[in-house]
Amino acid sequence: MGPILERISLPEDIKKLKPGELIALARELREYIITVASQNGGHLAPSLGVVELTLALHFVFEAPRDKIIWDVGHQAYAHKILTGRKKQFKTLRTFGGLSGFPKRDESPYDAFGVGHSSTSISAALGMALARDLKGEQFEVVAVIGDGALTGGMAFEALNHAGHLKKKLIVVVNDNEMSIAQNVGALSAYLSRIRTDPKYSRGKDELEALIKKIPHIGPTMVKIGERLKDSFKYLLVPGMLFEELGFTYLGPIDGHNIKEMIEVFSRAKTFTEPVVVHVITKKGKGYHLAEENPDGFHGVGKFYISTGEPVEVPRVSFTEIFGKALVELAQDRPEVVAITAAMPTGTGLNYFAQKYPERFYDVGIAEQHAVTLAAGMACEGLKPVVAIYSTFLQRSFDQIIHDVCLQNLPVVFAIDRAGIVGEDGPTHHGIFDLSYLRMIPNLTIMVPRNEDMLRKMLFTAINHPGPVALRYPRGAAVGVELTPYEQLPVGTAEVLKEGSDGVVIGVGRPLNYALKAAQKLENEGISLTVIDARFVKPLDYKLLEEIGSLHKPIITVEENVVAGGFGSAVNEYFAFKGIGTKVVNLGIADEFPPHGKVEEILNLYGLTEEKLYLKFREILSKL
Ligand SMILES: Cc1ncc(C[n+]2csc(CCOP(=O)(O)OP(=O)(O)O)c2C)c(N)n1
Ligand SMILES: CC(=O)[C@@H](O)[C@H](O)COP(=O)(O)O
Ligand SMILES: [Mg+2]
Repeated sequence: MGPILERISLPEDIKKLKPGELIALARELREYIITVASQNGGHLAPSLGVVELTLALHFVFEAPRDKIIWDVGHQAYAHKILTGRKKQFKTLRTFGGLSGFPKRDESPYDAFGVGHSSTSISAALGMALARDLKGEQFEVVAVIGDGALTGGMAFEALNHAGHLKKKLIVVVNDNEMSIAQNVGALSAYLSRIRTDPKYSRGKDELEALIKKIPHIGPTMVKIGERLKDSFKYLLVPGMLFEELGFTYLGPIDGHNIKEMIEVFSRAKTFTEPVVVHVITKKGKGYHLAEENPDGFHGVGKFYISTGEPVEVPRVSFTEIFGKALVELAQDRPEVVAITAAMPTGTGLNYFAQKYPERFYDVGIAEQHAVTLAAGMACEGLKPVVAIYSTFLQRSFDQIIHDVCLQNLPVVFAIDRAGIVGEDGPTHHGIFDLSYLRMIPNLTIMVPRNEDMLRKMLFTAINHPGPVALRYPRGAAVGVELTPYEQLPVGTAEVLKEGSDGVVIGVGRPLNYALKAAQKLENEGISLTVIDARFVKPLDYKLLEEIGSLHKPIITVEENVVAGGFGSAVNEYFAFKGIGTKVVNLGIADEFPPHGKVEEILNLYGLTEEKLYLKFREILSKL
């Protein structure tokens, strides 16, 4: 840790530093962030890009009295280090250690818990309204990236804030990147402001230029006014924000601490909403990340000298999905693919490469993605919407109202379903079986391995109505891939026969359950193990068969028990008056912490060892 950083614990410590020391501190912060991220993994490029911005914010504002809300919050590593967590930062994203995102219960300096994009301006406006209602005095600053600004919620908040004219500062961190290259008209607008030399002049100079436009007589004055406005619109940067009721300051260099301190100090003097447009470089200060900000957006452990991962990643469910979709779309021109700003994360990068004209990246706009798909399906296309389970929560109503109510043939490819690991409670995909199962017309499949994933994708693409398949983050199981196959909807598969009880489940934990059952077989306890494969519709015939055995039935899933697969089984038995004993195993009614996937699965009894002990306990009680 560098000599200046050694002396720093809290924001007040940086307020005493001279400009040169601040620049040196930025360098030391980068070294520390790179070191820890190389050992723990994390969001390296986003955090490297805002080191100077963070220093300027904490130099000018008085956190925690002033509220700084980080949008997504993946870029808040310097913020955490400078707000009393310098030593703890080494525990970043480890079980029991610091979260990778700001969390209210982790620090008073974390004004708002984040992880999902585009929430910062709404939360900031809420805090500003509370402040004014209570007659208190403090600044509220939302720091939102150009990617997060493509999220509709951000515009809902800008619209409201600009109307209310409350004192509020929105810092737009513009680095031209979402995870991948940023997309959309707004991104193009910001880059015009960023790159066009005429915008480098001060607004007053531009105003003077506009005022020089000669008046051309009273009847033409109106046109002159409109001409002036359109020139102003054209020439003055940030007019979009000014039209929304914000004063626009910028664009300014997001790596120039001195300039940002001046502009933030000026922004503090405004009594109405202000946007400060800051230009940064994602990955700044680590050349491999600067050259490849997408690749270094989120990293596992890596070698600093080469940027190479320490653990070579095995084939993932995502990769299997992405490559299968390319194969299946070969002879199906109606198949199109949609991502909400996560082409690589969802594996749609393969599809985008092969069929660019049938690939759509809508920005961080999951609601729009789903209803866009609905519109496409109305016109005979077969849209595959690939969205992480946790982010699909954003489009719950669109799934119900725009897709399933109209029974439209949309395929939901739900990645990161189940425990995701180090991203923690904001990112675990543990609710989708519950929030989807209640929706009429929707078919839900859960593959236990990558071979079944391919068969389910094939089945989904040929399915006449709305259909979802959900699969976990990370390495696939490692089974052989066999030919595509149309699965009869609502049919389960018996993996192992036994006479003492039945384990029936879905997804990744079934692999551990099968191994646990095989271990118990050697101890004289013989369990049937069934892969339900479908959460909706269930294999009702098979359920009635196992229900009539009057043997213990254990359900297993990587979803909250509440409303999940096990609940569906319970409901069916209750509906049919089958009184057999059912034990539901899954995620308890809580938000699982961050940590390694195995650590969290172990916490909820979903590892092979824990399932073995649980099965033995249940069977021995009989
Ligand atoms: C609702 C939602 N969708 C998707 C994501 C995944 N995600 C995390 S960061 C990010 C890109 C953010 O871009 P930007 O706001 O510009 O921040 P930068 O990484 O460039 O600093 C995305 C899409 C998310 N966190 N939340
Ligand atoms: C911050 C954010 O929401 C994304 O970067 C997310 O962390 C990506 O998750 P994966 O690493 O599973 O793609
Ligand atoms: Mg960005």
